[in-house]
Amino acid sequence: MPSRVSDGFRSHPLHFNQHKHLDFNSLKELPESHAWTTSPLDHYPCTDPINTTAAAAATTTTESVPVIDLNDQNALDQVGHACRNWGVFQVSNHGIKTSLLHEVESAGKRLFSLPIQQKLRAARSPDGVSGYGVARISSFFPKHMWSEGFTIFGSPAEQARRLWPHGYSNFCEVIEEYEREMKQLAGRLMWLILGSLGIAQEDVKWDGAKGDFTGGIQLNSYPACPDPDRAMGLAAHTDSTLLTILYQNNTSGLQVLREGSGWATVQPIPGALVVNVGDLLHILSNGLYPSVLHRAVVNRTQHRLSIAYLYGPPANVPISPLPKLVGPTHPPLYRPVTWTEYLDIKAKHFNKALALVRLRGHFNKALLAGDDR
Ligand SMILES: C=C1C[C@]23C[C@H]1CC[C@H]2[C@@]12CCC[C@@](C)(C(=O)O1)[C@H]2[C@@H]3C(=O)O
Ligand SMILES: O=C(O)CCC(=O)C(=O)O
Ligand SMILES: [Fe+2]
Repeated sequence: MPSRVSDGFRSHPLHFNQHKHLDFNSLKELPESHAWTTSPLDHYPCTDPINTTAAAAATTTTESVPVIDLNDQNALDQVGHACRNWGVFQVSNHGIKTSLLHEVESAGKRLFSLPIQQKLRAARSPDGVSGYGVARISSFFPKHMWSEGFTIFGSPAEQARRLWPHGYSNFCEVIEEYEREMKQLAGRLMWLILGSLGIAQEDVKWDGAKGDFTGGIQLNSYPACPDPDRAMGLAAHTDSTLLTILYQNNTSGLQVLREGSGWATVQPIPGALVVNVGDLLHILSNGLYPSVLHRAVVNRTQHRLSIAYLYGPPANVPISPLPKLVGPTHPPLYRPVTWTEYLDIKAKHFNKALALVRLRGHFNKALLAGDDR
């Protein structure tokens, strides 16, 4: 399905200083290009009426994201509670072998420890989705993030061959197994989350679905940073997915915004996975389950690696609030939008994308007028 997801980017290629790829490990000081001065949030494009006000004012909180044992008989209720109040939770007993998690982690480490020139051979093209590069959202910020990424949609073979012309098969095998396992788990989690809203599989018709649900992998690497308080690993964003499953190695860095409280650090738990609601599930749930704003901060001593599985619907299926959640007192809040179309809107308007598919026309025009890129 790579062609489908990348369709969303073709009309809005990412032209970003590729020469700004740094050899992070050789730096003893934070370059000005990567210094987010006083607070990383000063550089947040402040035009989204929903997320930004809260984010800019946010401090930190010690509250912790719910941890749910998928074998617990109350898992369904706990998932509903976590999605409504947080938009994110951690899961244990999810059925993914620890050995596979470790294999993907070491495959990621192997990739990011290659010399920069070799990684750039697999650089993501401006209008493509797969490959090595900075986070797509980088172009919305005046400063660079302290991270590198590698995105894989579909077969990893083409990119892997560029990285390791003679030894790419092990990387491909591990990634492909991870894709298969994650796709299954993501489907299970999606029905669990929808189940917590009283939605059964027969309540959902994916009109005109040609393909299958799909997912991609985003490997994120955050090298140790000489000046972590002035740097930003990955700027605050919501995911343009149905849901995202994140594996983080034993180094903390992921923070989620809890409305009314502030940034909460998601403490790594060995073997657990972080599940967050994405923008498309937010739309399906008619806004009942918020797509959580999150970011990654960096630290002085440890290299951090995270692996996100980005799960989405078949590319051509219009996603709109589920009929069962809409009624006279609950009008639909969003217009139908396909994944491809939504990725395109996100690529152009970043944090205003969700507001732009919201049903209230005049409000959207005002938002567009204040576009900040
Ligand atoms: C299917 C997706 C979801 C994308 C775009 C496309 C491929 C890469 C994903 C990410 C991964 C890193 C954070 C993010 C914000 C980014 O910059 O690239 C994500 C973005 C989104 O969730 O919007
Ligand atoms: O590295 C992390 O913890 C967050 C990664 C993330 O948000 C993403 O890949 O979308
Ligand atoms: Fe994310």
